[in-house]
This record gives sequence, C-alpha cells and structure tokens, in this order.
Amino acid sequence: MAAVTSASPFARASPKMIDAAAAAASGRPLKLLTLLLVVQGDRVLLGMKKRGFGMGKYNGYGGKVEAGETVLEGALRELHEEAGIKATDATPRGRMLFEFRGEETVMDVRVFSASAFEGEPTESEEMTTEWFGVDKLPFDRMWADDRHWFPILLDGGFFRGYFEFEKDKIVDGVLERTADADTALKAFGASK
Ligand SMILES: Nc1nc2c([nH]c(=O)n2[C@H]2C[C@H](O)[C@@H](COP(=O)(O)OP(=O)(O)OP(=O)(O)O)O2)c(=O)[nH]1
Repeated sequence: MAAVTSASPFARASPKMIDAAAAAASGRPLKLLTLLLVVQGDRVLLGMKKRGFGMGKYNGYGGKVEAGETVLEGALRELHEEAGIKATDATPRGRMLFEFRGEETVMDVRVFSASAFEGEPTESEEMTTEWFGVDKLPFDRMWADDRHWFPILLDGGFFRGYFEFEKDKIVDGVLERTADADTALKAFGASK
C-alpha cells in the first residue's frame, strides 16, 4: 500500500506547506466533523450515503459533533446511529481540513479507525453497510481525497491534510504522514 501513497501528488507536502494551508483557514469558521473507518483484517466497512451532503458516495461513518460531547463520543454516536454498531477500540488517526470554493466555512474532519465492535452492521436511513476488501475499495465512488490518505490509514499510520474542492473535484491539496495522532490533531492550531 505504501507505493500508492508515495505516488500521490499530495504526499510530498512538507510541514511548511501544511502550515501555509492552515494559515489560509485561520480566522474562518470551522465545522467540526467526525469520520470513523471500521477496518477488520483485510476488509473495510463503508456505507453509501443515501441523503444530504455526499449523497451517492461511499464513506466511513460520521457527522457533526454535538454540544457536550467529545469528538470521540461524537464519532462513536454517529457510527451507532448510521451503522447500528458500537466500536470498542476507536483510535484517532488523522485530521483533514476541507475547503469548498465560494464557501466561508472550512470542514474540520477528525478521522478515527476501529477494528472491534459490538452488534451487527445494519443499514440506516442515512447509510448502507457493505464490506469491501482493502484491495477493492470503490475510490471512484468516494470523496476524491480518500484515495490519497486511505493507504496511510490501512498501513497503520497517521496523517494530516488540507484539500480545496471545487464542487467534488480537488483543485489543491497537501497531505502529510505524521509520526503520531497528536501531531496530526495539532496540525491546524487549536484542537479539541
Ligand atoms: N471520506 C471523506 N469524508 C468526508 C470528506 N469530507 C467530509 O465532510 N467528509 C465526512 C465527514 C462526515 O463524516 C461527513 C459529513 O457529515 P454529515 O453532513 O453527514 O453530518 P451529519 O450526519 O451530522 O449531518 P446531518 O445528518 O445533520 O445532515 O462526511 C472527504 O473528503 N472524505
């Protein structure tokens, strides 16, 4: 999988480039979102989004963090609401900022992974549940940035990135593998 990562045009980002991207976002409102990928051995649980933002795309499970909950609690709640399961070993893996041209708000997505869970994956009103082999991920039907950071996630690594989108196409981006989760989380200043 590492070969895919090094082939990514965004994987050559230096910390300086990440800082420059962070500066571009500073002072702008951030929308805090979670994304949890269940990875079990050589398979990944993904859902096709049935409505709203990202409709028709395959993704992990997640959404807005609610008042009074931690980011991890938000990630676990969304997984349970959308896929009917409770992850028991969720761990932070990365932080990505997404800017959409013409929009003031920048999306601040905290990425988690888990390998163990309780319950049976069950389709919800928002998402389907399907297992995909790690070599058969449907990148053509996922967000365009995913093909760049998934190899790092599947490799057991940590990452931080910033992508600018025009509708659902990437116009610019930087992505960096980090030594640990803390470095990824602190990538863009104040983090909770
Ligand atoms: N894989 C991937 N996920 C992304 C990208 N951008 C992005 O926002 N996401 C994730 C983060 C969240 O899990 C999800 C967006 O959250 P959402 O709009 O579904 O939030 P929600 O469920 O709370 O919203 P709602 O029910 O209130 O409408 O999409 C991306 O580029 N790649």
